[in-house]
Amino acid sequence: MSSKPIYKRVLLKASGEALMGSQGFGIDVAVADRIASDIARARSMGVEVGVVVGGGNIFRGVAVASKGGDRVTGDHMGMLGTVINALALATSLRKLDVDTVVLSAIAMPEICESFSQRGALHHLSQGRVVIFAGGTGNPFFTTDSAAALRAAEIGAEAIFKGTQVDGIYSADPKKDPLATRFDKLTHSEVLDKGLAVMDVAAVALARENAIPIIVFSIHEAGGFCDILSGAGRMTIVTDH
Ligand SMILES: Nc1ncnc2c1ncn2[C@@H]1O[C@H](COP(=O)(O)OP(=O)(O)OP(=O)(O)O)[C@@H](O)[C@H]1O
Ligand SMILES: O=c1ccn([C@@H]2O[C@H](COP(=O)(O)O)[C@@H](O)[C@H]2O)c(=O)[nH]1
Repeated sequence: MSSKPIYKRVLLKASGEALMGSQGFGIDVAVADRIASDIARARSMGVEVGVVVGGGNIFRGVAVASKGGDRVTGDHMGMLGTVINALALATSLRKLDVDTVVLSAIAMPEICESFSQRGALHHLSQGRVVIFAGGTGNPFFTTDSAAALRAAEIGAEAIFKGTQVDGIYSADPKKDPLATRFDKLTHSEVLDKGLAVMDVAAVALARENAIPIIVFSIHEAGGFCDILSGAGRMTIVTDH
């Protein structure tokens, strides 16, 4: 049993890339199940959880643009990829009997509900996990920006960016073995130092709305709940 949470409502940004596990593409169900079990534990601690899933395991619009294709079409493909991931994570959560709803920024009523702030707040208040699919619904954005946007819309106390690394470093730790990890930063420091763990628009939106960002490893089982209780390995970004 985890100790008492210090948050009541949070937005988890779950890395799409992490979902592919060691496969190199697509969804490793075991990884989706493990992330779902951490979310289920957070719910059993009484924390309300909104989730934005990335799409890096399926498609990124820049991949089309870099080969001379149309960026907007590429971004549409990327957003559709996030819907696939959202459905996979919802399936894993429902296997654990966690009441879960998928709300998409792009209308596809045969598959899932469309996003509205009112609907999201209603489902959260009913104790459901709400998975926000389709990013922001607009090209030229990312799911990090969608996470900051949805966090502001649902009044989340923090954005938990669960990613491939365990915090924010002085440089990309996957490329620079000498990079050092920060425990704490301000939004302005992340932007001024050009720390590329999250895109600029997302950090700026979080700063504007004074929403802390917590960067942690999504691969660490139980890591999400440890941080919800005020422990665990992470970098926290605040406005002071
Ligand atoms: N200064 C930095 N500190 C930490 N990570 C950094 C830094 N600069 C770049 N990165 C890289 O940023 C990555 C996270 O970026 P990104 O959001 O694209 O990945 P993701 O969380 O897997 O997202 P997606 O959901 O799009 O698949 C990390 O895995 C890390 O390699
Ligand atoms: O608001 C959004 C969110 C995402 N996209 C496109 O989807 C892919 C996948 O998202 P990641 O954040 O990279 O995981 C992204 O690269 C964009 O192509 C979008 O257009 N708008």
